[in-house]
Amino acid sequence: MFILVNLKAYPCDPIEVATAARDVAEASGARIAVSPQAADIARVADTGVETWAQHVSPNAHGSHTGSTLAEAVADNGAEGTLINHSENRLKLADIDGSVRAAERADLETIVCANNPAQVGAAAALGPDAVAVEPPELIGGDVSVSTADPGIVEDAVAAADAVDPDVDVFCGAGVSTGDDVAAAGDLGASGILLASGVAKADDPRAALEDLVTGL
Ligand SMILES: O=C[C@H](O)COP(=O)(O)O
Repeated sequence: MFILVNLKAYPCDPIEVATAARDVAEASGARIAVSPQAADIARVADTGVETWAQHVSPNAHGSHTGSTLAEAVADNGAEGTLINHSENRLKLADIDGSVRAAERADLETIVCANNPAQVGAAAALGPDAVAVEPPELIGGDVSVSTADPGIVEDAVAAADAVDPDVDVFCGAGVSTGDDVAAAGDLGASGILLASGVAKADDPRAALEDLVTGL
């Protein structure tokens, strides 16, 4: 299981979380990555933690003011990127373009989706993984693996029907090792989470609890 911690735009210290994630990953052998604000990618990557972007634009170099260039995040230490997060939805053509841009920059990709139907469509674009996140559960206290286990199982089946090589992650409300274990039992290959770590009083303790479910 891969645990990807999305810091969104929360007012946490990205270096505190990154350092804790690096240490917990090293101690446990778990794969843990941190996805900070684009402006923080270089200094988060400098901690040694696996670092992901929260988004990349579909365009390449050129006259694209305000874009988040895949090549730029890769040059600053990102190893992968989220695409089409529920809080940053894209048009279908732009999801495809962002996946292609990430591939050009050798970034791993996770395309987010609301439901199993979208998971199937996202898998058809050939990312490394898709992540199913029911929007109504994002930021809540109840894990998707408890509140809606069927959506995870259906997402795994939907992706497998399109492309068995595409991994399926789940996210929304995940905050404990038990949540992680339940997601794994439902067939998920990874977890996408945010508030359980970024808003925790003790992010290191939260991460240490999460890896008990691996
Ligand atoms: O990117 C992370 C997901 O939106 C889940 O967020 P959450 O863990 O705060 O529910």
